[in-house]
Amino acid sequence: MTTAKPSGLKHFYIPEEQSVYLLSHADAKKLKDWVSLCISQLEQLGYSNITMIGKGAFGFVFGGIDRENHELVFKFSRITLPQHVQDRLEEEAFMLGQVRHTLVPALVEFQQIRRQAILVMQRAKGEDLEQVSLKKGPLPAAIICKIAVQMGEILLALRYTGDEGSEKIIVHGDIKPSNLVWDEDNQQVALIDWGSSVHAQLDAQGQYTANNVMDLMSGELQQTNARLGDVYFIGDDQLNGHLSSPRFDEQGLASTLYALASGQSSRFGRKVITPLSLGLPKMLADILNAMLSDDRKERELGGDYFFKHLRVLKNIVFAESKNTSSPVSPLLPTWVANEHKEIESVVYSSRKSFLREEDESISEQIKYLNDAQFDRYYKNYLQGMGETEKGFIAAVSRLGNYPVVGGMAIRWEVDGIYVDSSLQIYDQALKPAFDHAINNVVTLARAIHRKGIFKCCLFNAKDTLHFEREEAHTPFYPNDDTHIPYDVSSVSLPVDPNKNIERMHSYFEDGEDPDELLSLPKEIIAIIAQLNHIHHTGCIIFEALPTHLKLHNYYRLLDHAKKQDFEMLLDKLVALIPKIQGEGISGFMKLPYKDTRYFSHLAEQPERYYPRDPRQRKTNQR
Ligand SMILES: Nc1ncnc2c1ncn2[C@@H]1O[C@H](COP(=O)(O)OP(=O)(O)OP(=O)(O)O)[C@@H](O)[C@H]1O
Repeated sequence: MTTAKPSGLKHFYIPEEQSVYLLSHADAKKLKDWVSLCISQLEQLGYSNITMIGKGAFGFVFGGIDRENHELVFKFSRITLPQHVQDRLEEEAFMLGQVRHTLVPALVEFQQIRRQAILVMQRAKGEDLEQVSLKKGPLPAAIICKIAVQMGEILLALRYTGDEGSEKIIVHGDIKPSNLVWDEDNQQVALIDWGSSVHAQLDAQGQYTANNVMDLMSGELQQTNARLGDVYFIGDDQLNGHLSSPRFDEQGLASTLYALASGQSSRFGRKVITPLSLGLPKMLADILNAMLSDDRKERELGGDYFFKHLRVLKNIVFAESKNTSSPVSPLLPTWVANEHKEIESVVYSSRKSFLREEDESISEQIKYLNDAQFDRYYKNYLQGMGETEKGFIAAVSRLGNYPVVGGMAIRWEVDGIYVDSSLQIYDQALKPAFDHAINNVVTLARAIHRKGIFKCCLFNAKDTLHFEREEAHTPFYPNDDTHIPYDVSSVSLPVDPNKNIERMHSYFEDGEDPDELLSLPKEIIAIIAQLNHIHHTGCIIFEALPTHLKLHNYYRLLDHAKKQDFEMLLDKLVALIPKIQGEGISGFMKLPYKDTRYFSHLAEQPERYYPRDPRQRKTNQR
């Protein structure tokens, strides 16, 4: 895990999560060795069929079976983390041990083998809802309603203090789509990941919980015992370090349902793509709208109303229970590649600083987050941004979860936004969900009023070239057989420079990126200027770290007659690598022909509800 502090933040283009293909050779090997060690430890303990099923900021999660064929999950914390962070796995086991609910996979045991701790629990059937959402886009209203009701029942159970009031209220603290596992066959949700769970200090009415009277007397209730949850989903109370209460989970649930219904990976877009615009039944839409309100009273009333009306929500009639989301008309074109290729996309985006507001008071909140969260927040430059701007950045990050290469440039003007794009997806089945994800980017961009350009490129991390050096002040040397790869378009598209030049994008059209820090040697810039004259599309990003240089790239040659020149220039770029000095990032992107799409500004999506009588909808559709 890296730890970036604001002062140490040097790189502008930073991928959301480090793909193993972007790690240095040594780090990738360490990771692989560690994963094999975990697997062999589990086999020695008598488990079999072990596979890695997930990884979080703090560790890895494996699935396997025991001797009686029970499906289990094993959670390991990274041994490289400080002891107090590793200890949290034991605390997670302790909290999970206190939860008994059919929709919560139970604790099996907590084991400690030398320094390595392992949490063993039951395995929930299905796939986590972030993955489901990425595959399907916004989930149908019927599914959202089911998840809402089942989660409501779990949260009610967590608040129950027993007949004698002797049990403690439990706060999960990190409710988000990736912590909900969805069993499609049985239409059932399971709540996992109790790593942020605590005993509530306050009850839902804001009264000190009975078990905390002693703490109250000792003055310990001045400070929150809350753990961080995911900043993309937690509500204001948890983010601001209030005393822990079941209200935290209401907020997390509202954000989660909102994100799943809108096909987003955060709660930040709520002011633009409002809960009232998602085609949900009016009652659920109103509840979510209230629960996501900025006004605390309204939020709490919304939460109370939700729990009181679980039965009503359960009985809403939907035309089809397993229906898929409505088809979407894409706002930007995306091509489906003919060949199937396993690619691991990474989004790098630039010029984000103009999306930040002057007011930095929000940085106070950030101190409360731990390093991993902090890292992600800062890397995305979210601190100091308005809510919709954050939603926009989160929507762009979501694109990197699809097998896509290409790029997008959005220009904000007074009258609206102008978008150029070139996007190619390698899996036809994912196209509808990707179209939704792109539409969300455009919709959020339309609601932002700024002047500036934002660019992002998506490339295949498997094509990134890596160069290493012993010390920061010595040059990077490429091997003789290093070449920058490129594709060739299916048909040659030569350009008539007299006719088409104004329709071509240039690497240099938007001037220097004010946020980039690596200044490239003039010889490299000269080669990029020569490449600029050859008709092609793509991006090249130099990411220089103290002992590691990454050359991210994506190239597609359009003018086949220039193949030789193109290859020669790419080879020259590689040959000039030893001239690179300093650290930081510098990147260039060139889109193919200009086919700019214009969208007027639009502050908020119109209201749209699921019809009261679903048969009506069917008739309308005919
Ligand atoms: N009991 C379980 N049953 C099925 N899948 C599970 C279970 N526990 C974890 N997983 C899978 O492993 C992934 C990571 O698990 P978990 O969220 O507990 O780890 P984490 O390190 O706390 O992650 P994060 O930092 O994202 O919160 C989950 O998203 C889910 O896909």
